[in-house]
Amino acid sequence: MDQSKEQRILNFVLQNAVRGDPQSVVDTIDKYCAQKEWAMNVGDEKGLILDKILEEAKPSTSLELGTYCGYSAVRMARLLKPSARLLTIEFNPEFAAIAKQIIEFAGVQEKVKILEGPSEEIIPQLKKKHEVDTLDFVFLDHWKERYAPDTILLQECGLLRKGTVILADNVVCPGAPEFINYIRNNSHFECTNYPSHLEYMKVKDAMEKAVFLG
Ligand SMILES: O=c1[nH]cnc2c(O)c(F)c(-c3ccc(F)cc3)c(-c3ccc(F)cc3)c12
Ligand SMILES: [Mg+2]
Repeated sequence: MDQSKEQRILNFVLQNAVRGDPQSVVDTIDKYCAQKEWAMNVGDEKGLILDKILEEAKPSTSLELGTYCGYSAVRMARLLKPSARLLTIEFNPEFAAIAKQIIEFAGVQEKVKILEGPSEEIIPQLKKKHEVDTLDFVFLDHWKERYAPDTILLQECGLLRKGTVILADNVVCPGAPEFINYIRNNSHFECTNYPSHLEYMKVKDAMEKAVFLG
């Protein structure tokens, strides 16, 4: 059976990155996706925005929606303090299996836990099943139609606290209009837009930061 693009990305990492070196894994995926096959990793340009906002937040407990191959999970984990944890939710089992191997190859598996399944089912389990109190940082990078409902669900589940930072990818391309309308018209969020470009392309994109005010 033909290999999937995600399996080709994994193989390229296994053959070209340095085991235990998260930066080399990030750089190797960017090299493959810039030169060989486009893939929906947040990429290096938007990745630098993610890095800066994550470093400012210094989160102990982070949640990512949309693991894909694990690029942003590795990118974030490389900046987290040793005791910090990242939970990442992936709906697609094939993607989750690839991400697990990339996260382990990068050596950040102690900080990262992949939760397989639909975000709307897993988010309500975070407190009791995954011992989460509240979230310090949330990275939205899954289905754009889920950004707004999952942000509301996080609030309903008592997972946001005063100062929780939510960062959303792709708010221009492909766009998340319902999410943008929701958070920009909601007095409980303080929003900032970060213009950028679609990963590995010259197409305009942006990220949106929404700080929960409690
Ligand atoms: O779905 C996504 N999740 C997370 N990040 C994404 C991302 O960073 C992207 F750049 C795209 C994208 C944007 C433009 C394009 F032309 C193709 C794909 C998608 C996406 C959008 C619609 C789909 F039908 C499939 C994939 C995603
Ligand atoms: Mg994205």
